[in-house]
Amino acid sequence: MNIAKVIVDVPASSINQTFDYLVPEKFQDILQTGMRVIVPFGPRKIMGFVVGKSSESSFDKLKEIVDVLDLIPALTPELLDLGKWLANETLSLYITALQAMLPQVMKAQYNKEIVRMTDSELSSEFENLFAGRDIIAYEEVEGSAISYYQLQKAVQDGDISIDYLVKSKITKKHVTMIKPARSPHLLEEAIYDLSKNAKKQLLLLQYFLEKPEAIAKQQLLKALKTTDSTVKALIDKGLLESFQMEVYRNPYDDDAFARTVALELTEEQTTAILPIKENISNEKHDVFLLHGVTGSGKTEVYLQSIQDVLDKGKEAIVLVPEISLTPQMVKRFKGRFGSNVAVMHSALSVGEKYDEWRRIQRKEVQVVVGARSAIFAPFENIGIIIIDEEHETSYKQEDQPRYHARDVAIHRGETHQCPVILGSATPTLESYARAQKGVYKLATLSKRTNEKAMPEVEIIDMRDELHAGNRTMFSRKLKTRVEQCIQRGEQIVLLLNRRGYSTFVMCRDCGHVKECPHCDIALTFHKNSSQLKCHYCSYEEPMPVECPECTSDLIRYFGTGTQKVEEALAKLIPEARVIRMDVDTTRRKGAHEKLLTQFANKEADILLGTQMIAKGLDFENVTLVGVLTADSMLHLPDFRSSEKTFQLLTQVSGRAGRHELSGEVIVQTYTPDHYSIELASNYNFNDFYLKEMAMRKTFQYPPYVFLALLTISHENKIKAVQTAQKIVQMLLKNIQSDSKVLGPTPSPIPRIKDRYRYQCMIKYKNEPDLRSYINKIMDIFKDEMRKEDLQITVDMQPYHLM
Ligand SMILES: Nc1ncnc2c1ncn2[C@@H]1O[C@H](COP(=O)(O)OP(=O)(O)OP(=O)(O)O)[C@@H](O)[C@H]1O
Ligand SMILES: [Zn+2]
Ligand SMILES: [Zn+2]
Repeated sequence: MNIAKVIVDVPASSINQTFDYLVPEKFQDILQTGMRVIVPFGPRKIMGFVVGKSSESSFDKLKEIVDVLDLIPALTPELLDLGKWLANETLSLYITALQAMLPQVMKAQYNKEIVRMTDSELSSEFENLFAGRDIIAYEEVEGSAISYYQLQKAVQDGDISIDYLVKSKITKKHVTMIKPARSPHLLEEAIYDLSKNAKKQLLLLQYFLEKPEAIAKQQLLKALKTTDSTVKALIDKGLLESFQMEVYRNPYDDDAFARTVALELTEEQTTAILPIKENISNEKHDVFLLHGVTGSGKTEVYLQSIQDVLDKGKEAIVLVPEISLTPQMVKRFKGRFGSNVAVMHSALSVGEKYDEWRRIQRKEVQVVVGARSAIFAPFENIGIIIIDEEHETSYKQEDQPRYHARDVAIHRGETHQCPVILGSATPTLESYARAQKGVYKLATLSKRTNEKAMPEVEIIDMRDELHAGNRTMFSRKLKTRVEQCIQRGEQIVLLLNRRGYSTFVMCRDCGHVKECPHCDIALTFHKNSSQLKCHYCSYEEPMPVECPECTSDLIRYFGTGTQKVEEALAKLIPEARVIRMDVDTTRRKGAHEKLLTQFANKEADILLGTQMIAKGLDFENVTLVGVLTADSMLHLPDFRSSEKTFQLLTQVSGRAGRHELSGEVIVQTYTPDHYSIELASNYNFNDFYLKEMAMRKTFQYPPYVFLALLTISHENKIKAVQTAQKIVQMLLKNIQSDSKVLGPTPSPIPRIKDRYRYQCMIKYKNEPDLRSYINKIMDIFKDEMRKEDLQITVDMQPYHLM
């Protein structure tokens, strides 16, 4: 078995195959399938994954593997298979699918390094540069005293070499540890020999006499209020020694979580959990849809199911949406399972993520709680997979591989023969329809655990406000209620229902709207910096003083972004203390959590924000929820807009009155009769489901059909249109008679980063060969994609139609 089959890291569609490499003698014993290797590829050295081994190859003159990056395989055999399935499902490259399963740091990085080739003394500039090291990053030369010529000469003289290295960006964190180097009686002897002035040294030695275990130096210095030099003196005397220890960066202090125990389940919970427990004990795979109103105790059902899985010695994966992965959420899992839980969250640093991943890989934890990509956790003995808030669109990845975590979960659930639980107060139509057909097993929690009623929802028709002369964005009712709430010392959540919405700039004289010169989208006004920015390509320019079209100075920013609401609120209810939560205020790491903590500590009366405040938050003092513009999402060009509106209104209403105090919800809208608003206000999921299903049937949208979205983009508009037309023609020749191809039409954002974008949509019921037609089409345009920078992207079951 001295031939390795390697998938190389070359993201070109022509290279979706394995290459054979010779395994050199020295690696033959250690090399296993699933390891990352460095291989020569053309003139370069690149990273690849070993996906198989063999004793023969149909090629001769094989090149050798240069290096092996892992000592234990980065990917298990199951994940290698999963990658193949994923690549096929999403029409992406195998290498892309494999890379998607690993933490960021393990993706290859191509670096130039300077390597010292000799032991003899180099010129002082070089000695300074190396400073005792043998290999340094190429970048260190920049800014040093060494010129390019000197560098070149040193290479020619053979003193150094410059290597193009594939380096995996792995950064392990080490701490310096201190421990006694002698036995206790020798330490005691040393104490007698100490000079009287060496009080600190005495303290240190006494410490180690009592506690001979190694301790982190920083901790030691702090505990004994001493300095580095004291420790060093004892090391020099050979009494103590220091060594490096690798530590995991654990962003959570596990001891800080008070342990919780299983609650006695309510009747509904007991009924819901029973078939799940049966699945677990019989090692059977079913998909359960846990439809439970907000506050009905879904999480307790998850926790107790997981406990069963752990008792069987198996592992659990729990997915929660990125924005719900708050300290509150982490606490619930760490509180029950302690340090047995790894957390995979995008707000962690690259190193922290890597450490959490390794804790999973080394089986040091049995539970992972994480956002979308945690579905690839390298567990090998999975006993349950849970997807909380299964309706969340963030479970769909928007770059290659464009997968939905739910599909991956079900696939892994089949492989491991374990239950998959999809939980939500507002399941997607797709999932609910499957549950109705019996494909998924439905479990329902219809009541809050504390038997509190869902808060009363009042709909305010904003047209009436206008007629009554109220031109503000707050109805009179909402204003009064907010004021009363503040007077009672209770808190308020205000939702501005607008995804990606922000302030744009318009001329009041001629109506000119300032757009990005590279994308067909309005620029966003950022008040703090007084800049206009494009959220698609990061173009920016200063806010103009006059209109570029008509030179009027009446150019102003418009719209009700959160900043504007905040300003309006300050005028209307000056006593209100407001925390604003939107993309701008939460961009910095940890900002999101900090704002929530401030709100929980009652440092503000009002939490004002976008979508991100609607999910999973549980503040006992919140008694009023206001939705400022319930219908703004209804007008987006998206067949799911009613569904998303219904989900959002239901979720946000669930934030009020969860505890002792009862809650109230005020929903402001210009379309009070719209069924998604009306039915959400009655918490009537069932009627909403029926009504929306009827709409989907009439207009032929999922779950009645499947979708595939092809987006074609090019710098030249004509080229983009023509290619799109050709593709539509080809598709029409191949599809079944009951399938449809719509388009080509310009994408909802017709130009991004100077590229024109056209799309076509395939609606189909049954197209077993669709993936292979699309692959064939991609193959036809392969050369144009490579040479002329034509881009064709495919999104199977798209969520984001832009
Ligand atoms: N069996 C039980 N007995 C008493 N309290 C319970 C029980 N189960 C859950 N709870 C409590 O009820 C509250 C709501 O439960 P939980 O947050 O799990 O609901 P949820 O359905 O996940 O809500 P949401 O969808 O809003 O996140 C929590 O405070 C939880 O501790
Ligand atoms: Zn103008
Ligand atoms: Zn732009």
